[in-house]
Amino acid sequence: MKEAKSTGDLRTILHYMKGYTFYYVVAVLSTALSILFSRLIPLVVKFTIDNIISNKNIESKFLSSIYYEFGGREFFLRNLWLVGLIVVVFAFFNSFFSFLREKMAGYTSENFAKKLRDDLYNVILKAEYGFYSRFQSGDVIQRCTSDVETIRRFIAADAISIWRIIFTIFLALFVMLKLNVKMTLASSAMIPALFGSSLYFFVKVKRYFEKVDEAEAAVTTVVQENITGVRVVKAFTREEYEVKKFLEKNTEYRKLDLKLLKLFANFWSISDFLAFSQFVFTIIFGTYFTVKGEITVGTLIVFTTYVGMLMWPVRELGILLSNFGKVKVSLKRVNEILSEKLENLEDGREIKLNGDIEFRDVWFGYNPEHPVLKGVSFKISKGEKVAFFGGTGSGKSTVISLLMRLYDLDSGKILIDGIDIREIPKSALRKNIGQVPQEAFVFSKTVRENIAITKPDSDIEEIILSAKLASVHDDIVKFERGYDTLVGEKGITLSGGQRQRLTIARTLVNDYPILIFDDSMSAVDTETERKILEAIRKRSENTTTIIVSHRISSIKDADKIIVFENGVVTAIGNHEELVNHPGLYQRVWRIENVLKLTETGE
Ligand SMILES: Nc1ncnc2c1ncn2[C@@H]1O[C@H](COP(=O)(O)OP(=O)(O)OP(=O)(O)O)[C@@H](O)[C@H]1O
Repeated sequence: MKEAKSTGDLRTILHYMKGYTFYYVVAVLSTALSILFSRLIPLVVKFTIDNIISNKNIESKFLSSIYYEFGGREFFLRNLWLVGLIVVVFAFFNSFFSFLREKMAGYTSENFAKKLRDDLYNVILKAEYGFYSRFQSGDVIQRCTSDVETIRRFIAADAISIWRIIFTIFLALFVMLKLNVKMTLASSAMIPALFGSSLYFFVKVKRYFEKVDEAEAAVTTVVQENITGVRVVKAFTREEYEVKKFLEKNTEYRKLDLKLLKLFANFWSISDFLAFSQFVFTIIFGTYFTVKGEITVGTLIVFTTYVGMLMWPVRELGILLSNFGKVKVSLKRVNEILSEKLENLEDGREIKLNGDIEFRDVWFGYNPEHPVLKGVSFKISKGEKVAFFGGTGSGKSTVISLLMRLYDLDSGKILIDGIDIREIPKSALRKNIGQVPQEAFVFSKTVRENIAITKPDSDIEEIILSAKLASVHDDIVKFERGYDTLVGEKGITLSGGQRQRLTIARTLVNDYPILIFDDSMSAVDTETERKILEAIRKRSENTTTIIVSHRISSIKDADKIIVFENGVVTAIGNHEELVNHPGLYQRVWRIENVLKLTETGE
């Protein structure tokens, strides 16, 4: 079995960033440079106040040589605009590198998301059949959209922010420690408390976020259910009940949202207080040290500016660390899909089958401990018209799924033309079986395209012929645009019977040696059903046809009827034989007859 790329949590990010790491490194370096330029500005202000205006000695030899090269204090006092220009240049570089950071991080993250979505879609289409019953479609869609978006945002914004914060803190601490150790301690005294409170808060609030998400989903579900099931709501006059149900869910949602807002209000006020206290601390100590002559006015300005610059990143770090939990959950959900086994369609050999089918003592269970088929055996010869009859859940559709190798059987053998189907490549096998499934699904395409799906190169004559065989042609020509009418979600709504007949036409347009109608005429009246089956019988004498149905009237003309009860074949014979043989078929036949007599009043 082929396996989709299954990577551990964070390794998934690295895996999908391959080919774009260079751009991401540029984004991280740009972050560092933009921080550097923005943090240089307060140092220029300090230099102007301390060294140009107050004429203090320049400690750095390098700076001193440049300063005197230009003409020293006299020159700069006359040309103070130069200082302004330097600030503008630094501000420009800060903005430029910020721009580069956003562009590169955005480029990397968008390409990452595209690659990831492509792979997810590949798994969704090619996974083994069991995948589709294990995962709900809404959940899969959410994993491919919101979860991918959560990870993308983490790469584009949060991960970059973590770098930004680390650079900011290190650079600020480095400069501050170089200027004055005591002042640095006084200016960062509150930082651990601020960081701790932010982390505590965001870890705590995460639980509420989850609750609010669930409450929001509950509101959406009620709306979605009512839009989809509006006919049922109106038919049973359940409007008031549904409105009440919505009110309850909506009130719960508001309650939790308000609680969340209150928690945020608490957090911002406490952290504002801590941040402000840190600021006051810095001013008080700074003024004291300035008066004592331990630091200069310029240094005081640097400290007050840097403290302001440090406060927000420290608070943000708490948010980012708690967000990281969300990203890990999304990664896990995405990885669950990526690690699904892909169905191996085996080689692409073209094989034309005849249509002799044999089941030999077949056992199968979706869960092996609870077998659904318990020793099923039967034979169908090429060209035979066979019916599967049985109550709901007796295993008829499962037999068809096994025949198409959607699942592998647990024991026994299935043979087509005497060949074990495990030896026939899946793609070749399925190209020989035309199945009309229970659910008549139409795509958002034209009638013509919908029919031609099984044979894209079919011409309009073939399409019309199969539509006639499926007794849907007369309906189609009544549509305003005939075969070019758009159907499905974006087009006109077809009735249940029209949809079923359209899917029958779709299967008939291709010349399959084996045809299966899995309860696919339930919305078609008995007369039309008989017409369709007769037309198919006439068209292809050599086609093996299997009809699954609950209605005896639909299958009584079959060459052979196979009766299923609780996963076991309990009788095989034609209609005459079975009505004369005590058992399920005879009982149902009698009930149908009684009902018919009651209806006609005889
Ligand atoms: N994908 C699945 N996973 C687990 N159990 C399943 C799955 N599909 C069917 N079953 C179970 O297997 C049993 C046989 O189902 P199957 O669909 O084959 O019956 P059926 O005779 O075709 O019924 P119906 O006429 O109602 O379509 C049932 O008990 C059903 O609940």
